[in-house]
Amino acid sequence: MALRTAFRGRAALSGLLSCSSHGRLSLSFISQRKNSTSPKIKVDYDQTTGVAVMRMQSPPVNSLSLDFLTEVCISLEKLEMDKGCRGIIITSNQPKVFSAGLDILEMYGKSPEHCGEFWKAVQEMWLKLYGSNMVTIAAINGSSPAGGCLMSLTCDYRIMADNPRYSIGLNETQLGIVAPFWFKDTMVNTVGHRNTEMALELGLLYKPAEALKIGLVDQLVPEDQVLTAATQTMTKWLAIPEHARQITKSMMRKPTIEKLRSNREADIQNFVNFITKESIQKSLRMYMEMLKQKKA
Ligand SMILES: CCC/C=C/C(=O)SCCNC(=O)CCNC(=O)[C@H](O)C(C)(C)COP(=O)([O-])OP(=O)([O-])OC[C@H]1O[C@@H](n2cnc3c(N)ncnc32)[C@H](O)[C@@H]1OP(=O)([O-])[O-]
Repeated sequence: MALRTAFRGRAALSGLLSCSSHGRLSLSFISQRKNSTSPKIKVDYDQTTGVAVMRMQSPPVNSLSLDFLTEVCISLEKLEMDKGCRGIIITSNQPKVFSAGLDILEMYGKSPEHCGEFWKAVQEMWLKLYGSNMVTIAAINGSSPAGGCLMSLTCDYRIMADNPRYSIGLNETQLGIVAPFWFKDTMVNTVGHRNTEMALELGLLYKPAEALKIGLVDQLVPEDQVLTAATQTMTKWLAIPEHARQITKSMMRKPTIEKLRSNREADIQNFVNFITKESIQKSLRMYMEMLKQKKA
């Protein structure tokens, strides 16, 4: 049902934007976003090892659209229901990009209702991933800004391709928007308060070596070895007594998860009020134009 709604929303995209009061966004930008119905997530599950590799394959940059998020959640639910599945490796099938973060077109020129539905799906993905009992490893084989970084931060371990052309971080302030408290909390839990304060205020994107230095990623490997290294790490994590590891993970993450769970509606309302402001819409438009110019 949610998936159908997402596809309907996508089909209506160009109409919505052309009617928008914010709408100086060029039609060429919109026309290049195809309404693809091909799967955005490919899951390869090996029953003998109990490990699933979840490959993001939503061209061009694996941006987290409503339909993408819905597919992620459905895939996770299916894997969670399979008692034999013990670990998930998340990686990208797109060249050079792990994920470009939240799909900006889901937040630009959209109705408050749509923004609310979108934000609920972002929350849902985070709750499922951060709260998963399984061992989760991010095999980061490309750039991973904002929501892409968040997705990797939900994992137990992050391995990144040692390629200085790639970067990772929560760069929301660079777009004129603010990372919500649970993005911030996830980052604090990983790199500590001071690193998070600097990273978030300045919207820093880190090269792999810098990311390793502050603990934003756990390991760097040559680009062609990211998945192999993730598989090797998974074997080590799965050798730990499962029950003890799961309880420990839950103990570490529960307070952060509960904070969002008990404030979900207020958080959605905050997001909708914020993102639909004229000034924020203007920032998003300018950022998208900047992305376009960078490409030209
Ligand atoms: C409170 C809210 C919290 C928010 C959290 C977020 O995650 S906010 C998100 C913050 N995210 C960011 O700040 C990341 C912004 N993106 C980037 O920095 C780069 O795209 C890249 C480094 C990921 C890949 O570089 P690259 O040279 O390989 O690729 P390229 O740059 O040539 O892009 C190819 C096409 O994809 C398009 N597009 C790209 N991203 C998005 C997006 N998020 N959405 C939609 N579309 C996006 C881009 O316009 C272009 O479209 P065209 O012209 O083909 O129609």
